[in-house]
Amino acid sequence: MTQQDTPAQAERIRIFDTTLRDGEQSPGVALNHTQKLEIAHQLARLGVDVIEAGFPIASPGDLEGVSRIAREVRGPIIAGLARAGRPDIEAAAKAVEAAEKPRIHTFIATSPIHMQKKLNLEPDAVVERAVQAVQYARTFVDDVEFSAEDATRSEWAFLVRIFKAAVEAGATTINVPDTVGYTTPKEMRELFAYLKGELPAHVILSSHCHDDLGMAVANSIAAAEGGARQIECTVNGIGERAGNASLEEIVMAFHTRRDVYGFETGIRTREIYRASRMISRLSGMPVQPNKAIVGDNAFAHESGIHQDGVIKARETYEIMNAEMVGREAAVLVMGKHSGRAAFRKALTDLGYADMPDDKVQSLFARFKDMADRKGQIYADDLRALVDARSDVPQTFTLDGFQITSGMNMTPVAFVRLETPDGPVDATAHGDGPVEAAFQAINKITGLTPTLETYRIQAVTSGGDALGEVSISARHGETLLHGTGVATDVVEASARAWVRIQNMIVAGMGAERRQGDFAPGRI
Ligand SMILES: CC(=O)SCCNC(=O)CCNC(=O)[C@H](O)C(C)(C)COP(=O)(O)OP(=O)(O)OC[C@H]1O[C@@H](n2cnc3c(N)ncnc32)[C@H](O)[C@@H]1OP(=O)(O)O
Ligand SMILES: CC(C)C(=O)C(=O)O
Ligand SMILES: [Mg+2]
Repeated sequence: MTQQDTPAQAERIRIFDTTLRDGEQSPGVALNHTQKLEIAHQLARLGVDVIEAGFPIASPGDLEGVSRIAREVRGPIIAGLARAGRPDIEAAAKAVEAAEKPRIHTFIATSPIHMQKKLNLEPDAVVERAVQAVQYARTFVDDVEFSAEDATRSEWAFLVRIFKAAVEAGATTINVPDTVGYTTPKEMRELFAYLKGELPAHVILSSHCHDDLGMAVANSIAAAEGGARQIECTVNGIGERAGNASLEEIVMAFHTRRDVYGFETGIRTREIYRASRMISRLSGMPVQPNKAIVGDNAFAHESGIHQDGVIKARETYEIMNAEMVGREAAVLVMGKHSGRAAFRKALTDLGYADMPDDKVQSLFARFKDMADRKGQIYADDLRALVDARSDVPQTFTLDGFQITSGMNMTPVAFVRLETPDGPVDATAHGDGPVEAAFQAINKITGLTPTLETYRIQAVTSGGDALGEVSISARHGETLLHGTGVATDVVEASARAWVRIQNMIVAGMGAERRQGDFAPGRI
């Protein structure tokens, strides 16, 4: 299908977010009420249709967490999970009772292995339990969802039997979980098409996929192609074991390839990144850098050929705008794979727009050497590269220093600089030995630049390793960068600081500009 064939009327897919229930089942994750509420408000801003807020029978805390969300969050349906049994359903009903739009989601397993080994129930008894659970849930709310746990390892004919019974008992949404992440897209598409043909048209079919084989998103999309109109998923794909289908990937696949799928969701895509960051922070689960849509590298380019393309026209290597998912524009990351176009752009963004071509060429060769050694090159590294080329007049040179520091005492630095007027000494104290040395140097030069960034890294290995200190400092509107190398970190720092002072005296440095490079990366 081409862009011209894009269906004018897209079909609506409901997004059922289970970050607070299945997502919280991620090993090691436990969210308190306040955190759950904060996430639920963000999910409402994101525009999800349903928030599964928890499993109220699990603990009094979970019941209270779901209740608070039901009381305070408006917009989405608020669902509580319940096994097929009265106490669970009563707890769920109590938890969601204050919701504007309450839902009880009840489930029971239908695969032979789960029925025999886990529930120790005959299929007939499972159907009976499902029917009783749905009927009982309907005495509390009008909106009842029924799930057949481990549906994708269940017999299809049995699924039809139990789903029909659940619908007759009052279920309005029928969920088909791939509980153990076992199914495939083809199987899922066919299963949903089959169920759609067997169940009454008013029933909303739903998918719930896990990522054990890395196919949760593909399986969810295939379910929609087969007839699902609700997709259960989590932000960042967090969840039991390998996680659930990732909300942001499904939503952006439908959004970006509407020409192929013809589906739309109610998600406000610009809220995606904020939701992702919040959930990562509160759950303590970091997002892998190469994660689609929300990973650090999802909109970053390091290869020269790609960077050159992106500088000329972003669409050469980007199928979505970073802004569309609430992120800052794509970033160029400088490293050994970068080319001249990106290097020139990075220099321009750092304030060296007027550098002549021959200088850029010679710097580029040194940049490649540096990248081979260090991997990623940061803004400070590039500034150091530029500054190292400039012959900074040595107005001041470090002649010697002595530091007194220890536990429970204020560090004091004695520093001697060689100046145009001969050697000058000063003593100063500071919060740490490095700061004390900086203060002493400032006293001698009479200059007071403001420290912006300070990085230290070992440039050789072993007990006598050299430490390289990189410092960025601001003097008025000018940004300056200095490096110093020594086996002693205080000495390396003092050398870098003296270099910055010499640059100020010589009127060097660059004005900071706004560019395409990510802070901290470049
Ligand atoms: C696929 C899913 O994500 S399902 C949701 C999974 N989430 C959770 O389990 C998180 C919250 N769970 C909990 O806090 C606890 O497991 C509770 C409170 C639900 C139950 O705790 P306990 O009463 O101690 O039971 P326990 O967890 O040891 O065992 C589960 C029991 O529920 C039964 N059961 C499991 N699923 C269902 C169901 N859908 N309907 C009815 N009974 C069920 C099991 O057969 C087992 O019963 P048994 O004790 O008679 O053998
Ligand atoms: C409770 C159900 C929907 C579930 O999480 C699963 O089967 O994975
Ligand atoms: Mg699940």
